[in-house]
Amino acid sequence: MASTVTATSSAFAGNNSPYMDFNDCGRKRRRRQRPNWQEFYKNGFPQEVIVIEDSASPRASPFDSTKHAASVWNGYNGGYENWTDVANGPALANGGANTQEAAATTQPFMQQTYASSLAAAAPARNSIPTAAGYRSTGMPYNGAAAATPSSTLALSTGNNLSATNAPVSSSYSTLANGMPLSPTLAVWMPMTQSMYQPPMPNATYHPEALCPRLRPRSSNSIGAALTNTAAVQPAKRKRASPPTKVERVQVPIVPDTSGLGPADFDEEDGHYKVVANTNFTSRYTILRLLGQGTFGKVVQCFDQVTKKFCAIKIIRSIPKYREASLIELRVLKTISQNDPDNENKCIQLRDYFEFRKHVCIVTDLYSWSVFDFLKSNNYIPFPAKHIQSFARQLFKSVAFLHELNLVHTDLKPENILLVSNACHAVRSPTLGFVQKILDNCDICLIDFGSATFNDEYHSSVVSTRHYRAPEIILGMGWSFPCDIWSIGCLIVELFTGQALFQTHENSEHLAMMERIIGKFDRSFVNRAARPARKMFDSKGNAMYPLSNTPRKNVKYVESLKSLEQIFAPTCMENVLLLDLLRKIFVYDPAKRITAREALWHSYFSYEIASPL
Ligand SMILES: Nc1ncnc2c1ncn2[C@@H]1O[C@H](COP(=O)(O)OP(=O)(O)OP(=O)(O)O)[C@@H](O)[C@H]1O
Repeated sequence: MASTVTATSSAFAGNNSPYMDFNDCGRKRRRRQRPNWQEFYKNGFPQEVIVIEDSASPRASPFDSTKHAASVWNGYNGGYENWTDVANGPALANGGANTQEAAATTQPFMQQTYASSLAAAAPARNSIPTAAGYRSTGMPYNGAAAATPSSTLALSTGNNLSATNAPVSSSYSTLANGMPLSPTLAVWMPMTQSMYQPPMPNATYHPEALCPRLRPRSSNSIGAALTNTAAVQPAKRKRASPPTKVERVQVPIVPDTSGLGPADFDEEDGHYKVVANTNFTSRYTILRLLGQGTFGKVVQCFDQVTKKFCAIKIIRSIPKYREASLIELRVLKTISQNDPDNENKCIQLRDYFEFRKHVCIVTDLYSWSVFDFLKSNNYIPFPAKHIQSFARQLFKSVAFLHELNLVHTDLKPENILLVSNACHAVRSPTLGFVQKILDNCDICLIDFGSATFNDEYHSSVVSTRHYRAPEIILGMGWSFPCDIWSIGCLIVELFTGQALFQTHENSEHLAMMERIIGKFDRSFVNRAARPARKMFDSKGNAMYPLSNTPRKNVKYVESLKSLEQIFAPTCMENVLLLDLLRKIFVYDPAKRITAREALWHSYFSYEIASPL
């Protein structure tokens, strides 16, 4: 296959966003030297995002990428209607085989007994990382314990056994109170000897007492909700029209009558020189710079026609960014055509034109990004209720995108904008310090500059490093599931305040995954591209450290906590979120949960009480 040099905005921005430079707010997550951006604009992309070989055709992808799009599309229609005009065609007719498949994946967890959740809510004896410790403080635990004679309590769907830390034993079939434990449950929970209590027949459990912040939506008990699959099934929706894809966008040129030349309004690197309070065409007035990315600058403007504020992304006047922006426009047009009322919270296209050789994309104006807010809050994690809200909205947006056959590829906190950054300060009752709490958790997904139609050309490397899925690192081809992995990384970041995989190097990244998620499956490693296989030893372990790995990096990797340690089962919301994350952080993309399946997960069927 022909060699090309391609770059993705996402991968570039992942190393260090120029926007952050612009705001003079370097990110904590970056442990390495900051790139020299002047150098970058002159010489091109950092090595990390240079793609040396084209990816295999997406159709040759080793997994059934249609599962994510097609099953969710069917779910979009309620999952009950005949629908043939989708990627999977006949498979979805007559009720939707994929929906059944999705339900089958979700079912085991839904069917778990409340007892197992109760047992899983026993406290972990592992040390808890600072941020997680912060979160778990104040979560009362009333001593429910599992009747397991061993040091491990096994709750697993078998979905991700390769990533777990201990073997399953069929002997763990009862829990406290003699309640049965399904052998096909969802999570692995560390369980120490001292947590063991003999079964107490006929005892009564009050689940709400376990975690007062978790209140069931209805008067049903949590246990009933857990076993009641209907509680989490999506409501039947009216039939939607099939998704339409915009094939071509013609960008109208707005003439420039000012008599100025490019030297007057362009910077050397092709970025537009932003000057506040100047006219930008006869319709818009530039008010201020909102952000700067690889593709261009985003400015806040006033629209003289609608008399509203808006955001305009002014693409750099360099051919490759111009080309890329045409794809972004196609994606944005496809989104607005299929969701004119913006129910799915993806940025809405309002206008587009070319002015002074810059493609300009006009969208609604939003507030800070989730990352900006996190940073302004000294990286204090978001409250559990807000994490749940962000996660739910994100999965909804991404399910919608996948139904449109689109992969976002660059999901990260910087690309999730808040509708409002209004907040109030609260003193944490347990830790004593003051933190900002958002008043409104509504968000909107932005930056479709790297979004890719699943049936079109795929760059080999996509996603910002920290949010990059293993199949991308291993050169196995990628599709919808890579977005799900990114959401997993994002959720953990909201929970701890720190990026999960703080690295800029492939083998280190894989070693981190092994520590946090679990060992790679040998058969999975065997499917990796040949050069990537060299990053593993004969036993299938990531080869790390390398001879030139700095000692401090090795120490950092060794200090990483497992998912189970991060999400200590001190309350029900942690138990449920951990279970969801275990289904997200599945190495094999074909077995990873889909966005629509995630929305059916029990984690989203509870109302978590107000923060703090
Ligand atoms: N509609 C909007 N309202 C408010 N701010 C916005 C809006 N769109 C973008 N921004 C700000 O501008 C920044 C850059 O936007 P965007 O991510 O679309 O540009 P990009 O060049 O594609 O960036 P990247 O290099 O990350 O791909 C965002 O991080 C955000 O802070």
